Amino acid sequence: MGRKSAKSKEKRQQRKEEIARLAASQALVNKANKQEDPLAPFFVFRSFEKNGLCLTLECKLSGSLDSETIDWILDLEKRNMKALYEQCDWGWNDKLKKEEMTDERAWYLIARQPDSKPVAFSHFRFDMDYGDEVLYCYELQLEKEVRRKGLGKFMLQVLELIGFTANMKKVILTVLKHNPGVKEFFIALKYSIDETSPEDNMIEQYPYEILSKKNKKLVSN
Ligand SMILES: CC(=O)SCCNC(=O)CCNC(=O)[C@H](O)C(C)(C)COP(=O)(O)OP(=O)(O)OC[C@H]1O[C@@H](n2cnc3c(N)ncnc32)[C@H](O)[C@@H]1OP(=O)(O)O
Repeated sequence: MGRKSAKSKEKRQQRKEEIARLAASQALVNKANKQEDPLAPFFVFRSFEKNGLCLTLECKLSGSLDSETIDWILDLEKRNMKALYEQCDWGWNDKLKKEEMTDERAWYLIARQPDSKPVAFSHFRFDMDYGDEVLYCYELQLEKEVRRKGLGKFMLQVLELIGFTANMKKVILTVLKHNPGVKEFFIALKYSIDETSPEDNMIEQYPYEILSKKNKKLVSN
């Protein structure tokens, strides 16, 4: 009897601690989402001048983007990803994709030319993922003519800066296994398979993998 009640006391205490941990994580996510402009403190990261590109970066919530920019984002996403989605059981659905990408929690990092024409974007969110506070990079999409010039690497590093400054535990993302060169890109940038990535087995094979990079400041947590 005595032992049993000591055990249940310990369990109650553990539950209490887990609830407190989740509340603290959620508070960090809420705080990150309340920012006006997560890129504001990083003035030098607002421009990218390299390999013939001269671009300005901005960071905004989906609700602050004009309709022309939203249309371009949806169009680039479709041009880059539709065929790949259709090659696996994800399929492509215009309406659902638009809903996801215009969700009020969707943040955008956008790179524009001096004439204001957008050439690259990342859709990301500060969110809870399996109980952890994360910066989830939903998309990193570049126009063909600006690829392999270091812009993707730069934008991902900006996302890391934004995420880790907001004390997110990791930057995490999903890649389709049949998207050529993309896993190589993330591996080159020191991403690795996340512990939540599903493993293929006899019954189920997954067309995607989850990759992540941990916040070094918090690795011991
Ligand atoms: C979470 C997601 O969004 S997954 C979907 C990713 N997006 C897409 O598939 C859309 C189409 N592709 C793109 O938009 C871009 O090609 C990206 C985002 C994948 C990469 O951005 P880029 O600017 O082209 O890459 P960047 O020039 O920064 O490359 C950095 C390094 O990554 C590696 N790398 C990049 N692309 C490739 C590739 N296709 N094959 C092999 N390695 C690559 C290289 O090591 C490269 O360094 P190097 O050029 O000095 O050799």
